[in-house]
Amino acid sequence: MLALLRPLRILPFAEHYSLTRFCSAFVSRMRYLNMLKENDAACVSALQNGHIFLFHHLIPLLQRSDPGTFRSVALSYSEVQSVLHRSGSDGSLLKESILIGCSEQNQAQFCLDVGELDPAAVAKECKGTFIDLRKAFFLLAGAEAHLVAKAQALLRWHQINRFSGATGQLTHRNQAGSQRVCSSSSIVYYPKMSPVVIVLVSDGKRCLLGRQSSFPIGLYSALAGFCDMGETLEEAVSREVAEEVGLEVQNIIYSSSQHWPFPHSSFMLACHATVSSAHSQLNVDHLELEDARWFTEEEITCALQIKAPPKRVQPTTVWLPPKHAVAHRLIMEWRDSQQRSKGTE
Ligand SMILES: NC(=O)C1=CN([C@@H]2O[C@H](COP(=O)(O)OP(=O)(O)OC[C@H]3O[C@@H](n4cnc5c(N)ncnc54)[C@H](O)[C@@H]3O)[C@@H](O)[C@H]2O)C=CC1
Ligand SMILES: [Mg+2]
Repeated sequence: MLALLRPLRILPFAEHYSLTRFCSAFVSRMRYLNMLKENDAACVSALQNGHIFLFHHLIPLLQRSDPGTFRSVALSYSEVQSVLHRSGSDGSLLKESILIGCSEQNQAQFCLDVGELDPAAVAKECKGTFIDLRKAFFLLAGAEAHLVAKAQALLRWHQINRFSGATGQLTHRNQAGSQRVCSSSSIVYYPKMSPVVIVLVSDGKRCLLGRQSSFPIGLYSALAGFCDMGETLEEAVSREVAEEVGLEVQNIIYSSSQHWPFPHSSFMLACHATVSSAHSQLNVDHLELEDARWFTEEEITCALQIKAPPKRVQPTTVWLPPKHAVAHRLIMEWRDSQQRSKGTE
C-alpha cells in the first residue's frame, strides 16, 4: 500500500528499458514509441536505424511485387541518404522525417515527403512508382494500407499547420512530429482527426444502405456522417439517420473503429442500430443521398460477390465497400448474424 502512495517518478532512459524487458513485446513497442515522442535525441537515433516510407506531394511510393500486387517501400536511412544525394539533394531533408510506428522487429518507422525532388528520378532510384493514395490504399494489404494512410495524414497535417492559427507565427515540430509548438506563445498543436459515425441500420430482416451521387456507380454503403461538437456517439448516430433517411433508431451497439484517410483523416466509429419493421418507411434527404434502400440478406450476399468496382456496371448492379473499409465489416457482421439467427430458427 505504501508503495502505491509514493509519488510517481520519471524513469531515466536506461531504467525505462530495463523495466520494459519484463513486459510483453507489444507493451515494450508502445512504450518505446511513446518515449520517442518525448525524447528528440532518441528519435534521431531511431531514425538512423529505422525504416523510412517515401511520399511525393503526399503520394506514396510503392513497389510492384507479384503481377498486380503492390507493397509499400521501407527504406533504410542510408538508402534514403543515397537516393537524396543521387537526386540532387544534400540529405538534410532526412531530418523532416516523421515517426509513424514501430515494426514487430522493433524497428521505428518514419515517413518523409520528398516533394522538392523530381518524382521520376526518386521512383527510378527506388525501383518503385508513386501511386495516389485513393488507388494505393486499395492495392496494399490491410495493415500496410493503414500505415501508409496514417503517414499521409501526418505529413498533410504538418504541411498545413506551419503557422499558428492564434498568433500567425511559425510553429516548430518536435523530432517525432507528434506535435507543433507556436514560436511566440506556448500553444501546442497536436495532429487532428474528425470523428465520424457510421451505422448499419437493420429492421430485423433487411439492412439499410445508401449512396451519394459522388460515389462510384453502383456502390452502396452504410450511413455515415461527421459528429457535431459536443455530441455523444449515440446522439450523432441518431441525428445522422434522422437527417439522411428520416428514421428514429434504437439499440445502438458499438462495433469497431478505424482511421479513414478520405477526404482527410476521419476517425470512423462504427455501430449497428435497429428500427422496428413497422417504422421502416424511408424519407430520404436527396440533398445528402442520391438513394437509400433496404437490402435483404440474399441481395447482400450477391453484392458481396463483386470484389472490385465492376468494369461495366449495369444500372442494377450493386457492389459494396471493400475489405479495408469499416462499412464492409459492419455489413459482414450483419450478414453473419442473419445467418446465425436462421440457423437457430
Ligand atoms: N470507411 C468507411 O467504411 C466509410 C467511410 N465514409 C466516410 O465518412 C465520411 C463522412 O460521411 P459523409 O456522409 O460524407 O458525411 P456527412 O453526412 O456529415 O456529410 C458531409 C458534410 O458534412 C459537413 N461536415 C461537417 N463536419 C465536417 C468535417 N469535419 N469535415 C468535412 N465535412 C464536414 C460538410 O458540409 C460535408 O459536406 C466521408 O468522409 C466518407 O469518406 C463513408 C462511408 C464508409
Ligand atoms: Mg452522410
